Amino acid sequence: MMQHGSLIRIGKINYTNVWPIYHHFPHERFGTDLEWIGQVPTGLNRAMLAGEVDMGAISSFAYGESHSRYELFPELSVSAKGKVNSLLIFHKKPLEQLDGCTVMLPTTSATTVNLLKIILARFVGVTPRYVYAAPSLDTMMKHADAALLIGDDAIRASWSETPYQVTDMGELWYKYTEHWMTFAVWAVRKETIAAYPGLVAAIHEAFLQSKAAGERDPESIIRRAQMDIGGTLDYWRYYFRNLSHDFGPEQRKGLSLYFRYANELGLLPEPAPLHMWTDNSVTR
Ligand SMILES: C=C(O[C@@H]1C=C(C(=O)O)C=C[C@H]1O)C(=O)O
Repeated sequence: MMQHGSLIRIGKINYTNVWPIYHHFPHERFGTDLEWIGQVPTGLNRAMLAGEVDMGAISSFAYGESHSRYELFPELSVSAKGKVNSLLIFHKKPLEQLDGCTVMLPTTSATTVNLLKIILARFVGVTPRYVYAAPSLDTMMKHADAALLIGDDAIRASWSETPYQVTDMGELWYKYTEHWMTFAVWAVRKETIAAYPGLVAAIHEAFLQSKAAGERDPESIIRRAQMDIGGTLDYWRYYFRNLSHDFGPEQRKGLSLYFRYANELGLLPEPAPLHMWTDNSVTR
């Protein structure tokens, strides 16, 4: 529910991968104007589409499905060039042998499940049977030859002893395309931009400052991740170092290629263009 007095509801993905952008957000600057809604990516994708959330991080695939409703904040994303460490497929046999096999997909993900479909169809050349399930590795693997996990579920599973082969989805995309991949974008509903142009610009600025503060002082985020999720400080240093939260020309090129492949495979109705938000708050 909208809190009394809040003007804009901002989605926050419930995974550590977004902390470097949210951790140092200057909440005090906005008083009661903002409300924060934490959910897994598919929850936020749905809430943004329904107008229950006004802006924030969503799966880049969800942007691709509904791009005409949104604009994208420049310089904010969850991206990687190669290994991500939190987008992992666990498999009982080599990916090349998954033709006709059951592959479990987590109900939390939109970008990475479609990335897996693209990679297996286009580059590996196999057609498995896909089944969606809650993100629990043991349960998923009872009924399948492979299971995909994302976010903190993937991180926790990667720390446990399993008999499976583990492949990183960011690394696979890089291997076949040599491009960046952007998993989450910062989208704003067009109605929100029209209604509160100045506040939207102030929030964009605040996110950029928060991200810059996180780059200057990554250790407070690293300590917090260790306290909340576990693992070692070195693990989290390595994890955050491999992620990029930029959304410049290189990341956009990689995402556009993903949208093109998704369209060619029939997963998206068109290769979604990237509508970038620019600050017109003075003239709007
Ligand atoms: C890097 C990650 O990127 C994510 C993957 C998403 C998806 O597959 O839809 C959405 C948002 C991000 O949380 C991760 O989950 O670890």
